[in-house]
Amino acid sequence: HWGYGKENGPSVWHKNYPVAQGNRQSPIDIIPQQASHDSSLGPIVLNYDQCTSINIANNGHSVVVEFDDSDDRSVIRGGPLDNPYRLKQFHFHWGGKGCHGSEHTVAGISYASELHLVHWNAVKYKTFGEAAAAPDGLAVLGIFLDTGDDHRWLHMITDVLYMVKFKGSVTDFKGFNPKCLLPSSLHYWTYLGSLTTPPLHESVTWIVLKEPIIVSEKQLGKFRMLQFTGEEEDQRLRMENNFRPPQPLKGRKVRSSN
Ligand SMILES: NS(=O)(=O)c1ccc(O)c(NC(=O)NCCc2ccccn2)c1
Ligand SMILES: [Zn+2]
Repeated sequence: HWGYGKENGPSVWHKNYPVAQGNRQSPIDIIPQQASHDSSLGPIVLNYDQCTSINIANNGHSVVVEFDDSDDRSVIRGGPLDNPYRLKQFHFHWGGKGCHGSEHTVAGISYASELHLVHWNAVKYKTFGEAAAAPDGLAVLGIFLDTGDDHRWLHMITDVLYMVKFKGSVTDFKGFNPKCLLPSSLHYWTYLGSLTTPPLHESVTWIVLKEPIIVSEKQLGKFRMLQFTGEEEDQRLRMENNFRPPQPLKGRKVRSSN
């Protein structure tokens, strides 16, 4: 099964998922000076006030908070998007002790971690799975995490990580609004890309915020106590460095909001 190790990591994913060598793979290295300012790009709008978080789970690749996406109660719209896209889940990618773990990089610089808020086009597609395989099916909002002081709200997540230490564990996680994880500015870069994990479907309109949020080393360290492996497995693999490195741009244009 795919993972982030030597034998099953990003460098061999193409064997089972040939699209890994496709023309719109993610993540990428974003070079700000080469991004084109597009005045037709409006602001992104996040309507999360009626969002309904359900649970938090360890899926063996990351820690994921799932939302009720049975209606349009929490959506992202505007910016490069032609429709509202429904919030389905968010999850993180991070590094090991002291080394960085973001997926997108900015002029070659990686951040400590990256948060992905995953949305799907329920106007055009009936299910997430169907949308995840369509070229305009998903919109993922990427937010960089940099280290510094404690993030005043991230503790709501890091305080429960011990309950989902092992792959396959899940616990209730109600009443969490991810709006508290946004930076002050919603200025962004946007480009057409893919899922950054298998099946690597080329179905994502990426919206990457320019401003990182600040979290503490201590808070990040709690992500690293998670395990890739299940409780019953005798191998204990610490969940860290669960990021795919930047992929070839293949002539794609990165646009910048103002
Ligand atoms: N890292 S990412 O690009 O934001 C991202 C977003 C949503 C996702 O579903 C995934 N990948 C993921 O969940 N892969 C395993 C399950 C899956 C997802 C989609 C279609 C079929 N199977 C990655
Ligand atoms: Zn992700």
